[in-house]
Amino acid sequence: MPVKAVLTDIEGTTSAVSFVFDVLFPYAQAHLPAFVREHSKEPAVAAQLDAVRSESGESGADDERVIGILLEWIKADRKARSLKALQGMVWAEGYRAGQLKGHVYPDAVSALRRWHEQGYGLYVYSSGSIQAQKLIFGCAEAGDLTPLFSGYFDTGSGHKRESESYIRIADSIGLDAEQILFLSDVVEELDAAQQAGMQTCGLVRDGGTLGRHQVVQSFDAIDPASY
Ligand SMILES: CSCCC(=O)C(=O)COP(=O)(O)O
Ligand SMILES: [Mg+2]
Repeated sequence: MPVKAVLTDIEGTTSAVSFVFDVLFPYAQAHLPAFVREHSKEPAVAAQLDAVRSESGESGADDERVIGILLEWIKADRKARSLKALQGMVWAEGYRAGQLKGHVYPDAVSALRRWHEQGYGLYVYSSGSIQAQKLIFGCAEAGDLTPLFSGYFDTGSGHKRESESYIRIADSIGLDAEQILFLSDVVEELDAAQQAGMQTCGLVRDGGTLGRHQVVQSFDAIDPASY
């Protein structure tokens, strides 16, 4: 069955790891404490703070302790859904203020535009919250890329290293897994997607290999029609 859709990771795939680690995470580290203090009573924020209390096992933690836990989690690159939701809210303020611009590699921008024109469905799967995904593509250096995408998936669909997540995503897209090409820079994610039946292509921007998956250094070398 031919490929009809492309599902892509963000960090290390469409976008530089350094943008996430050197720009987004430090921004969250700097602005999250004030954001929590200012908005902790708002239901959407309060729900995430409670989720942090529950996930950390510190049910009695006051807001200042929750801030401390969140800062530790940012340093450890913990993929907790509550942290990712709060980071998305903090980054939204940075994008709105023009302090952040989403990095998307030029070759990824061109390929996504070309594939969209060719009729492929384009989807994102990232540990970053769906809000954060829409921001990185919506406020990209190359302009608003969100019209190219038909859907976004975060860890609400399951962890990226578990094959069940990819089965759920294929169901939600409405295609057989084998009709979907998954792009990532992480071998465990490619393994999980392949186990679910998806086609895979690994991005190795600096060269190298990713297990036994086909790898490319740039989106220029990917042709979904060749799968
Ligand atoms: C959606 S941009 C923020 C990136 C982020 O928070 C993250 O955890 C990246 O995870 P990915 O699954 O895209 O490697
Ligand atoms: Mg990645």
